[in-house]
Amino acid sequence: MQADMFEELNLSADLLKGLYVEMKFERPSKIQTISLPMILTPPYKHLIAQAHNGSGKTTCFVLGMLSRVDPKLTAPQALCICPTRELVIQIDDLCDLQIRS
Ligand SMILES: Nc1ncnc2c1ncn2[C@@H]1O[C@H](COP(=O)(O)OP(=O)(O)OP(=O)(O)O)[C@@H](O)[C@H]1O
Repeated sequence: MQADMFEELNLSADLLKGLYVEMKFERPSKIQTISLPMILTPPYKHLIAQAHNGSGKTTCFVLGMLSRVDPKLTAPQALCICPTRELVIQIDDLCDLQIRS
């Protein structure tokens, strides 16, 4: 299964708004087209994905995390483990942008 439009992914209205309004994305990149349906559709499985630098991988796992958390709960609900502080900051910035809406 592939998703050529973000609307095909059953994302919440807030996450879609984040993609279109805050991120200004128009459609999924190639790695997103292939991996997002696997990440977002039950039964959830472990996934290892590989693609070029800057191809949109971070958005894949950030959307996976954000789509599974309840924004009304204030307790930690997802854990993202990164090898460097710079990567943590980059991913945190993307999460901030994505949830701004
Ligand atoms: N669907 C999309 N449409 C337009 N721009 C996008 C899309 N997905 C990601 N981008 C943009 O492309 C750039 C690279 O995205 P991202 O950081 O997710 O890639 P990456 O594969 O994780 O990169 P790296 O390998 O360097 O960590 C960012 O500026 C991001 O906002």
